[in-house]
Amino acid sequence: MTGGAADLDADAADVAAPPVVLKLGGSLITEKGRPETLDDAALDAACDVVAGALAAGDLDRLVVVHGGGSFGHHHASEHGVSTTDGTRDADAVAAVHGAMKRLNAHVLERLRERGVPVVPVHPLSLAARSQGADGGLDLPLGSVATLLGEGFVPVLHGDGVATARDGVTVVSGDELVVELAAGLGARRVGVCSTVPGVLDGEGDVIDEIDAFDAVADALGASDATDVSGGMAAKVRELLALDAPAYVFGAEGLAPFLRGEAAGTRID
Ligand SMILES: Nc1ncnc2c1ncn2[C@@H]1O[C@H](COP(=O)(O)OP(=O)(O)OP(=O)(O)O)[C@@H](O)[C@H]1O
Ligand SMILES: C=C(C)CCOP(=O)(O)O
Repeated sequence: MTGGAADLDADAADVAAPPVVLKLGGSLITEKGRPETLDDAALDAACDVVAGALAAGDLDRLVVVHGGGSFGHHHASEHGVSTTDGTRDADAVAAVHGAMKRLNAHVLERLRERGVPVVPVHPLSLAARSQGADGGLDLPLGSVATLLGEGFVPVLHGDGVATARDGVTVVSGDELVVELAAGLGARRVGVCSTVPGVLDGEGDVIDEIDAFDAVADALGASDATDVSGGMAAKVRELLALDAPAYVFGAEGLAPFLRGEAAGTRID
């Protein structure tokens, strides 16, 4: 018996080999411009690659996170909720969380039918911003670490999150990726989106980013409805990590899961 939640986090993370953390971007798996519409072909293709990599033994522990795409962002935007603007309207929370659970159910179903032992982990039920919207994210990791240790693939998603003094704000999949990677001591982190990597001013993929200022001018928000900051927020979050992170498009997913470089390396 250990002494509390912090001990459980540490113990569970210690017994597990370092996992790979993969985000499937909402831009990739949904049609971001059309409310609650999947990109069936892209989601199937990504699930094929994930299932193939696990079956081939390319990686043994994997945590999947997916973004909001046309499910979460659409509802969050309609209700004026973002990573910094909260709501105390339970209907708004239900709309955002409900949409994300519907998207999560699609992702789970498609991975499970390919033999991937996925289990959902819903951040709204687990996480908090106890210091307010401009504070950090508290994400207890005992459940994810224990699921990993038992051979499951936990699947988290961008969601609403309880926020001191602000009601409920949005937690992005990118923030979750960072917390998971740091807390679980991830081996590598992959963010799979619709772009082949982080692009420079000429539209070419930047091979490596090690400082935000060097690329700030090229980094924009998302080109679709997005309440969590698009590419600029993604790069900022990933730079804070110890583990190497890669941003890539669908074509980079298989190489990334094989342990190779893909897209832009953020270190
Ligand atoms: N310099 C840049 N390089 C690459 N993409 C950029 C850049 N600046 C802005 N973007 C935009 O960032 C988008 C990717 O971020 P976005 O948050 O939309 O992706 P996602 O993580 O797949 O989606 P979601 O947030 O729904 O999970 C690209 O589609 C592009 O429009
Ligand atoms: C809008 C919601 C609820 C999720 C945002 O997650 P993201 O798409 O990873 O930024």
